[in-house]
Amino acid sequence: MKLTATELGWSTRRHSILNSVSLEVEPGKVLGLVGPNGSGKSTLLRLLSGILKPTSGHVFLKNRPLAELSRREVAQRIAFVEQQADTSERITVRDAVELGRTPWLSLRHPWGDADDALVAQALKDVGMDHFADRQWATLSGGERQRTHIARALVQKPGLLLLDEPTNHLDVHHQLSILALVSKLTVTTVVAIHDLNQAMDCDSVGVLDQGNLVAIGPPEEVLSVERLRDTFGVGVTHLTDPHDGRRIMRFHS
Ligand SMILES: Nc1ncnc2c1ncn2[C@@H]1O[C@H](COP(=O)(O)OP(=O)(O)OP(=O)(O)O)[C@@H](O)[C@H]1O
Repeated sequence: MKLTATELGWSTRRHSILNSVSLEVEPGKVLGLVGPNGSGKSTLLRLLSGILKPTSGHVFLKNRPLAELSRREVAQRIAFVEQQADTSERITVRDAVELGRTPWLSLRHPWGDADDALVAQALKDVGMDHFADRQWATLSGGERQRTHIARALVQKPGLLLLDEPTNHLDVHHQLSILALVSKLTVTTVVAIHDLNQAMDCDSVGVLDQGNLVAIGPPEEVLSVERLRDTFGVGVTHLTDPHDGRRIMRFHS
């Protein structure tokens, strides 16, 4: 599902938080959003999700204005895993993931075997199948994060929005979640702090004080100059002898 944002802005009464952001993500591609703390990544994701209404500009899904879609249509098309996402306490992991199917259920389309199969597959994909009957309240931060991602997967969205999906995860689960996301055929926008992880996205957008200062192929966008100007760090590019890929090492 193609995603387009045109001159998107959001302000509080006193401050402009996001200024005239325009971008396009082709169907099935992954856009990584990077930028210093407070640069506007979460705000942009919230605008793209429809949770936050823009003070200027528009979001289009498949060329249809997001503002014109019904709540149900938005819920069927967009899955959003927020940074501090929480779920009410007295439910199991499986219950939490099943909630992702809600936008697709109706009297004419009640819960069925296909829904069970989707839930089982998503639990397996995020490595939570052996925890399916555990109470939500007993989960660690990383386990909650993986459960939220499973819920987003069963939603079968056209657009997947992820706000720092790997921040609670150990290195094994970071790699498996990122590999899973890159295998999906869903259009994805992911806010990410690890710039080496951002190199694996199809394109990268850099936010700096609410402005989208660069967008394009990761190796072009994450240049020595950009890292200096936006993040205030120096970088040495190294080649991993294991697979020949470029990695960045940062210095102040
Ligand atoms: N409701 C609000 N009222 C006032 N200021 C806000 C509001 N929401 C966000 N901000 C401010 O807008 C700026 C951008 O916040 P945002 O959470 O989008 O940044 P971010 O790039 O996701 O940051 P981080 O990397 O720390 O998660 C911050 O300075 C934040 O304090």
